[in-house]
Amino acid sequence: MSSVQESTKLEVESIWRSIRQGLKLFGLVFGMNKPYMVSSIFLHIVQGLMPVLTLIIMQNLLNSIVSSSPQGISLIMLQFGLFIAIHVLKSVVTMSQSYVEGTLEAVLSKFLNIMIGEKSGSLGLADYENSEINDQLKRASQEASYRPYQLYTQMAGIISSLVTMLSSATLLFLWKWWVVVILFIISLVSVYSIFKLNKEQFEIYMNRTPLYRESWYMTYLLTNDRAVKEVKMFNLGPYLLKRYGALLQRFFVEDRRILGKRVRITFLYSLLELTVLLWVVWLAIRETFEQKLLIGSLYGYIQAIMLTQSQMQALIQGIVQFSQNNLYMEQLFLFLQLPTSDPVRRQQEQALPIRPECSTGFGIEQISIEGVSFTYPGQTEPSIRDIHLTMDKGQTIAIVGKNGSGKSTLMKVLMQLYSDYSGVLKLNGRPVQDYDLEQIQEKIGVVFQDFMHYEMSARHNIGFGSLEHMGQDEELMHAAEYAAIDRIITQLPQGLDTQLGKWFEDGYQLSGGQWQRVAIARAFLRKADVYILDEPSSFLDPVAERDLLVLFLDLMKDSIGIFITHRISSARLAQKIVVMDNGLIVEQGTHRELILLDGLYAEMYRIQASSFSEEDSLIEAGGRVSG
Ligand SMILES: Nc1ncnc2c1ncn2[C@@H]1O[C@H](COP(=O)(O)OP(=O)(O)OP(=O)(O)O)[C@@H](O)[C@H]1O
Repeated sequence: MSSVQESTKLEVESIWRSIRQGLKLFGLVFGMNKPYMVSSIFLHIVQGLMPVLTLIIMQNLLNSIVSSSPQGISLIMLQFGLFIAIHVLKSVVTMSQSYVEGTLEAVLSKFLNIMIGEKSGSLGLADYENSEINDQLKRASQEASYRPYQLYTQMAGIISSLVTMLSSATLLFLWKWWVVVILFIISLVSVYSIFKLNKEQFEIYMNRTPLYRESWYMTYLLTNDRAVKEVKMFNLGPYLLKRYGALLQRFFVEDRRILGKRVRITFLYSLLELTVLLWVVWLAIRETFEQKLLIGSLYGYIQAIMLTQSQMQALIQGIVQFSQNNLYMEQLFLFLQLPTSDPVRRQQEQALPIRPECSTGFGIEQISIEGVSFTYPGQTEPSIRDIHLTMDKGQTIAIVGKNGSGKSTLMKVLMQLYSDYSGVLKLNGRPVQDYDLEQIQEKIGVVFQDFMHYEMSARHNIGFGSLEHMGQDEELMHAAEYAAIDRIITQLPQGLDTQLGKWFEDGYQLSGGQWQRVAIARAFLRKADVYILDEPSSFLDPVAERDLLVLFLDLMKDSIGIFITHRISSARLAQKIVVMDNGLIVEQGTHRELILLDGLYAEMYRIQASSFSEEDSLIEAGGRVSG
C-alpha cells in the first residue's frame, strides 16, 4: 500500500473513531438528562432550517413585490406576516437554546468531574507514582469541565450546519447542480488536509503533557506558601522563572508554527471557493439581466450560494474541531477505563471470594510476614527482600535502619497499599487475601512520614481518622489528649472548629510539631488493631517524643504498635526492635539482645551514644577553660 493510501486509510479510520466517540458522548449526555438532550437536538434541527426558510420567505416577498401579481397587497401582507413570524420564531429558538444548552453544560461538567473524582479515588498508590498515569489524570481533570461540552455543542452545531447546508444546497442544486458538486469536492479536500494538521497538533499536545506538568510545578513553587521560604532564602525565584519562561517559549513556538500552517491551508481553500462562488454570482446576475430570473430569485440564489458556502465552511470547522476535541475525549474515556493497581479496589471490582469469617467482626491478633519481597513499578531492584517477621497483639515493634533501607516500603506493603508483592502476608494465621482488604485498612491507624496538613478545621483534621466520630467532640478531644495537642486546640479561637493553615480565611497556623501531633491524634481517633507511626517524632522535641512513645507503649496493650524511628533512645523502648539494611531485615530482638549481638544496631547505638558523650566532654572541657 502506498504511503498516500495508508495515510488516507488512517484519516478515514480517525473520522470513524471520531463518530464512534461522538455517539458515545451522545449516549453519555442522553443518560444524564434525556429531556434536555432531546430538546437540544430538536432546537438545533429547527435552527438549521431557519436560514433557508427565511430566505424562501424573503425571495417570495420580493418576487411578489416586483411582479405585482393580481392578488396584490393581500399576498404581500401574508408574506410579510410570515416574515415577521419566522423572525419571532428565531428569537424563541435562540432563547430556548441558550437555556437548554446552559443546563446541559452544567450537568455534563458536574457528572464528569464526579466521574473523574471517583476514578481518581479508585486508583492505587502505585498508579499515583506512575508519571504516565499522572499525565492522564491531569489531562482528564483539567479538561473535564469544558472539553466534553465543547464537543457536544460542536456535534449539535454540525447537525444544524448540515441541515442548513443540505436545504440551501437543494435550492442551488435545482438551479445549477454542478455548483454544489464543485463546492463539495473543494470541501472534501480541505477537510482531509485539516484532519492531517489536527493529528500533528494532537501529537504535539500529547508530548507536551509532561512539560505542562513541569511548568505547572514551576508556578506551584513560585506561588506556594510551603515553598516560599526556601525560594526566598536560596534565591530560586529567577532560576525557576527562567525555566518556566523557557517552557512557555517552547509551547509558543510550536503553537505559532501550527497556526501558520492552519492559516495557509484555510486561506488556500477559501480562495478556491470564493472563485467558484463569484463566478456563480456573476451567472445569476447575468440571467437576471437577461430577464431569465426575477429579482427575488436573484436574491434567493445569491443567498443560497452564500449559505451553502458558509455552512460548508462551518461544517468543515465543526468537523475539524470535533475531531480535535474527540482525540482528547478518547483520552478521557481511556482514563476512565484505566485498570486500578489498588489491592482493595481490585478485590472489589473482581469480586474475589472473601471467607465469611474474614469479612467483618474479626480482630487482628497476629501479623506474620513470610518471605515478602517488593519491587516498585519501573524499578529493577526490590526495595524489600525476603522479609520474615511476626508481630502479636500487645507488642510494640520499632523498625530502625539507614535511609532508604526499606522501612516505609515494608509498612506500605503491610497496609495493603501495593498489590504486586511476592511472599505471604498472614493475619491470624490466614493469608491476607482471604480477608476483606478494606476492613483490614479500617483496622489500621497510621501516621505517615509525610502526613497531610488539611487546610480545614481542627475537627476535620482529627475527624478524618474516623469519619463516624467527626461530630463527637469528646472522642476528638480524647484523641487529641493522646497526642498532647488538646490544650492547644482548646485555646484556639473556635476550638475544634478553628480553621487550620493559612490557605483560607481566618486560618490559624500551627507549628510543625503541632501539625504532627494533630496527625497523631487523627491516627488515634480510629479504634484500630494496628497502629503504625512512621517517624512520629521527626517534628517533636525530645521530651515530647519520649512522652509520646511512653503513652504509645501503654496504649498498645490491646493492639499491635509499630513505629519507625532513627533514634535508638526511642527504639530501645519497644519490646522488639527490627533492624533493616538494604531491603533486608538484618537483625531483630530486644535492645539488650541486639547490643549483645554487636551488629548494625549496636554500631548505631554506639554512634548515637558517643555523639552525646563527645559533646559532654566538649562542654566539660569548655567549662574548665572558661572557669
Ligand atoms: N515510590 C517509589 N518508587 C520507586 N522507588 C521507591 C519509591 N519509594 C521508595 N523507593 C525506593 O525504595 C527504597 C526504600 O525506600 P523507603 O522509603 O522504604 O526507605 P526508608 O527506610 O523508609 O527510608 P527513610 O529512612 O529515608 O525514610 C529506596 O531505595 C527508595 O529509593
